[in-house]
Amino acid sequence: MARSIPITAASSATSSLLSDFAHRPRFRLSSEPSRRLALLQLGSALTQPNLLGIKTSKLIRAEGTAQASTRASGEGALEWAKKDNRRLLHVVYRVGDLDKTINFYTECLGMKLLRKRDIPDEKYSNAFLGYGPEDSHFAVELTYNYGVNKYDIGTGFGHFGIAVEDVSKTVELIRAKGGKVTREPGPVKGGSTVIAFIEDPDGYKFEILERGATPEPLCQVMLRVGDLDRSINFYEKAFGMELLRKRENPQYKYTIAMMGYGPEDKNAVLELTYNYGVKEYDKGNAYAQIAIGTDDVYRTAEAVKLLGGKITREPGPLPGINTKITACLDPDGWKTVFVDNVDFAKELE
Ligand SMILES: C[C@@H](O)C(=O)SC[C@H](NC(=O)CC[C@H](N)C(=O)O)C(=O)NCC(=O)O
Repeated sequence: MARSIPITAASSATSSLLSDFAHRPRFRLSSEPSRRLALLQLGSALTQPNLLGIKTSKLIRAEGTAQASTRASGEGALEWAKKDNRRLLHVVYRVGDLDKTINFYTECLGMKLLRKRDIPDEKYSNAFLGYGPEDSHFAVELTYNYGVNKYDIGTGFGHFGIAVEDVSKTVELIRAKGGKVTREPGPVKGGSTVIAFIEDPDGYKFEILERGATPEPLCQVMLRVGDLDRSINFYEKAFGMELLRKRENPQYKYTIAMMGYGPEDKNAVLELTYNYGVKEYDKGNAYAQIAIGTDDVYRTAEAVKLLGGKITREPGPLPGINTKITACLDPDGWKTVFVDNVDFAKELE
């Protein structure tokens, strides 16, 4: 059984520049995720036997028919993936000391501790942090596995992106609080955006990027891939994402592609990086996956299979939490978990 842990004083963000974002009046995301979620809960109630008092056997038969028709129509499944209610929910990774990381993210990065849970049966705990409520904002989900205090980050994981209005001031603040700065503020090589890099206690890199005010400061997850067009095709077709931007940087021998479900200035995105000639990376064992919300994990799994994606976890409820999920791998072996939107909303209650 999962146990929620009450959030204590450790969650109070300092008055840093970053925590200002968390305390500002909340921007409405263009796609209105909270309204979308409410509507979708209504729609998905039809698949929740206990909500409408419909006999489970009838629902199982209906679901079976729906799955059969999805199988019969591959194109339908792909169309559906594009129309599904999707949003990047959180990025999951492992840390060696949960409290140390929570302190760093709240004190240095100005995040809020949103929730914690302990799953003793499975011997792990989670902490969720970010810049706004999880029903409308992207978050980090830290995983602590009992007794494991060190992980290998590998070479494939790149960084998480945090957008701020003043990179220099933010970096000074992080430094003053003992944060490790690995790249000083200045224009990105081959471009004009002011960036800096810092490292968290486990060595995960955060790129601090200069942007105007944004509703989603936690704005990027950067992963390196071996064939950019193959990846773009996969995330567009199997995941229904949009290619938001592609940028070549021949001088520094790389190309990036921003993929996601909405504009980059308002939503977290997946930044795929292709370094010329590099086909493979070591994934280590620290970074885990991105979680994406969906109205139907069963149809999601069907669509991914039709596109040649590898399902690593057949759709169904997660032990100890009961949230329905399905997991799959992209062409480079990066994992994504799709999470049932209604179950996820219940987790937040
Ligand atoms: C604004 C947006 O375009 C960026 O910040 S890109 C950041 C840039 N990325 C890369 O260099 C990717 C290729 C690299 N070889 C890798 O695999 O990480 C970056 O990190 N620049 C560093 C700098 O000092 O400017």
